[in-house]
Amino acid sequence: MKKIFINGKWIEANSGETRDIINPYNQESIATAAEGSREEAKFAIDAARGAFDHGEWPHWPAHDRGKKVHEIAELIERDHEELAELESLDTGKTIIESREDMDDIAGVFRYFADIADKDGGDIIDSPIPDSTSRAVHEPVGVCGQITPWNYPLLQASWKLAPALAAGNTLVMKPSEMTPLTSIKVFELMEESGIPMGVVNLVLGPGDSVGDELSVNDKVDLISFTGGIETGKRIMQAASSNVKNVALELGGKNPNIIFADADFDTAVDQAMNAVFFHAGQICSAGTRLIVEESIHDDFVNALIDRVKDIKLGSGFEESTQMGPLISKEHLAKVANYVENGKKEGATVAVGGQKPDDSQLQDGFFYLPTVLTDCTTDMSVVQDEGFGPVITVEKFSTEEESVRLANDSIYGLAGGVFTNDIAKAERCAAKMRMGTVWINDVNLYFPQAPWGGYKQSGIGRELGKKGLEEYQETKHVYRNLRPAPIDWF
Ligand SMILES: NC(=O)c1ccc[n+]([C@@H]2O[C@H](COP(=O)([O-])OP(=O)(O)OC[C@H]3O[C@@H](n4cnc5c(N)ncnc54)[C@H](O)[C@@H]3O)[C@@H](O)[C@H]2O)c1
Ligand SMILES: C[N+](C)(C)CC=O
Repeated sequence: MKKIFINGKWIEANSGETRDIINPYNQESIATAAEGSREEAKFAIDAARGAFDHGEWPHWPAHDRGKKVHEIAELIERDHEELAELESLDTGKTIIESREDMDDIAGVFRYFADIADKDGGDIIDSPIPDSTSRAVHEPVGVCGQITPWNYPLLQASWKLAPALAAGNTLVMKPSEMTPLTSIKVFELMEESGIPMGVVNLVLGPGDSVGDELSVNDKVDLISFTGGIETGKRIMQAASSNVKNVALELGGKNPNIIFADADFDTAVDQAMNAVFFHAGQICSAGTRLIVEESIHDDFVNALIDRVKDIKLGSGFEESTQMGPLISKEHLAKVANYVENGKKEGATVAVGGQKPDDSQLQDGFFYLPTVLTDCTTDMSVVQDEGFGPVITVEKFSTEEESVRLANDSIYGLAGGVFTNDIAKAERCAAKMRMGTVWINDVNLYFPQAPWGGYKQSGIGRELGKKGLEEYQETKHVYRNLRPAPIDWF
């Protein structure tokens, strides 16, 4: 039984409730996890509050906190293969992708460990004679952290590492569907000897455990990664005590392909953009915007290659794309495509579940290309979060950017061209947190990540990712105190 971690102890849910964790490749149960509730969430928040208000952790020198975060990275590196296997079992993603995720995760812990003590604040040139003035960083306090199922441990690492480096205490709630790697990393943090109550893990549903983290007055910051509707609910709940709110939400990410782009590279990257992890990526390039003069050739080349994508178990070397996460999500993706068809989109390839008898136990959907798409269609505007790409046409540079920006989202986008001035002009006008030029889906710890518009609030990774977990305090000192005789 996988348990909940509160104040240094592993416990079951008081209600005795449990949840089966399902492998999306074959629907087999891979673990049983304690199903926490508001009760465990409150208990964990109290533990984190106590560790922040009365514990030593927030007062450790930043250098020592950095060393502890490095130790956690070392343990993750030691158990890299076990973590990668757990992630693939839980999510269905290929083991190669999971191994890359684990490299990235260790790198994130190392990055925040390294920068923990690199910014001691600012000396301010005070305008008042005989005074000093400085701005210092302090931890925000108790952090609630809620993560999604698509990159379970990667998204957790973007929250855990900076929160710890900055001296906060925390309660994390992973997705109820994919908690296994988060549980393992909490075991590793325990092994690292992190003080009791600093890190707490509550398993369970969003509308009870997640809501408690968002609404509870003892929490100072809620950091959420997930869907836009949940993000809106969390923002409302967080208003109860005017918490700090950090939201990493969805995306409907355009990829602009100009006729002068390297054709084969652009076709290849258009596929990587959307079919990696079966399109279950916030920044998946699900919206292809292709210059009219190459549109037909581009679509034909794409279809030829998409037909050959190999679906299967993430543990088989030949597999290129795994299943979707759940039966409900499969139905949602199928329904999204059906809506597109009703609106006039043409299924150029895919558009259904695979016939292959080997794949019938898993939640598979064929890689799908929808052509004849226009900006007003729901398939072009909504985040499908599956292996489905829509194709639109443009004829001028100005039109390409206008189409790309015609969205409530603003997470990421790509532009493919060999004219670098044109690429930079487009990048400057694209209203997104990340723009890739001649590439897709790249992220690394040094660069900030987050969304414009309804894709979120705040930034993870980079220096900004640490600042999200810091308060700034101005300390002013009068060097010649004396009565001012005002009253
Ligand atoms: N911007 C990013 O960096 C980023 C990264 C990964 C995923 N995402 C987004 O995540 C979404 C997919 O993840 P998902 O389906 O797990 O999202 P989701 O919003 O359904 O769930 C995310 C988490 O929120 C919890 N939750 C659900 N209801 C809640 C509530 N009322 N209060 C508090 N917590 C609640 C869930 O239990 C889960 O842990 C996509 O929209 C994707 O784009 C964004
Ligand atoms: C942020 N990223 C790209 C790692 C995963 C999004 O779902």
